Amino acid sequence: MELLAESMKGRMLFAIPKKGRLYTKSLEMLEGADVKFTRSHRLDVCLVQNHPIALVFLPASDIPRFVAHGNVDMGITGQDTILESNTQDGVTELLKLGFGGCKLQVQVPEKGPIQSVEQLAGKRVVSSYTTLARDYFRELDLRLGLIKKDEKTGEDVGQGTRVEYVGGSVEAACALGLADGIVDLVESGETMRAAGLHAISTVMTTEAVLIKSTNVKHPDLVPLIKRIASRIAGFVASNKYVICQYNVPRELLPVVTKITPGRRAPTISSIEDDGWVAVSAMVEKKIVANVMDQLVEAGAEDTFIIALQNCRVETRFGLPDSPSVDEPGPGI
Ligand SMILES: Nc1ncnc2c1ncn2[C@@H]1O[C@H](COP(=O)(O)OP(=O)(O)OP(=O)(O)O)[C@@H](O)[C@H]1O
Ligand SMILES: O=P(O)(O)OC[C@H]1O[C@H](OP(=O)(O)OP(=O)(O)O)[C@H](O)[C@@H]1O
Repeated sequence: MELLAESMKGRMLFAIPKKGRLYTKSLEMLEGADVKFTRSHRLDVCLVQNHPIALVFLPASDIPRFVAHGNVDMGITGQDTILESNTQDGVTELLKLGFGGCKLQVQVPEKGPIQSVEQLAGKRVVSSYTTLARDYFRELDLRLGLIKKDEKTGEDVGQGTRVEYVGGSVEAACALGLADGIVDLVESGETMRAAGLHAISTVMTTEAVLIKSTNVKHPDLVPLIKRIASRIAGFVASNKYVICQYNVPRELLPVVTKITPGRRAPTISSIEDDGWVAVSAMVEKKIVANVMDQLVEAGAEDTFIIALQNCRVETRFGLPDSPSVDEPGPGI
């Protein structure tokens, strides 16, 4: 144990979900960022071979607390776990990672008497996300006048919604008579439908994010944190974007560059054909088929798509002048 603590000294600590839905994608991300390591069986800490980093494998829901207190410097987790653990102040969100997307939703039996959150207010709700569920229903209870804030004590008075914790299989709670409604995560909706439930409201949408501690204990680690974040941002962007390249008559440039504005601006190159130019621009993968249709209609020719192996884009480091990868910024 002492030997392990000694070998971790001076290294940047990076928390990775140890299992579950975020685990495999997190490992892919590390590979994309060329973070090399070998994880020994049952050991939750491992040293990175090509950077002064130690990976710490933790439950996704515990990661925000470790990061917020500065026990680890960086981490990957779901946005829901940050709000649920009330650690927003100690955690800086650097980057959305494009996986682990789902919704935290209020659900009730499809064929039951309760069909709106207003009808559910004041009754029994169970969830694994009691902080978020209590905040949601407190606001609703206040709005509906079920509870009031006592001016003198600052305490809530009245009978509000009772939100209780269950650790798993939340969807079974209504059928078992434990609750009138639940607050649970929904991804495909299969679990919800199989339990005869349907969603009547969304508390939040969430996805996996790269986070850093607002209280990084060793300022000399900041450049390494930035470098790793930049590499991961590059990997995320290279999965999200492709390069769209085409030839077009020069006079059509004002039209086609509106279709492919790029991240910063498209690259325009001259070609050995009078009056024609070649254009290349980064385009989001999910809209690229539409973009190609529009380009052809507008008069572009020889359109093709190039996959990105890797790239470097800006990340948000809590600095006012650094856009996130979701905002328009430098790039082609
Ligand atoms: N369908 C889903 N169900 C639950 N979590 C999901 C889903 N899709 C994405 N997520 C994300 O994954 C996180 C949960 O990760 P994980 O499965 O490791 O949770 P855990 O509660 O730590 O593990 P476990 O429930 O197995 O003990 C959620 O907080 C959420 O951000
Ligand atoms: O919309 P879906 O794609 O069906 O996914 C949502 C379900 O997945 C999670 O449960 P998990 O499988 O982690 O099991 P748990 O009940 O033990 O938390 C979540 O709590 C939902 O029940």
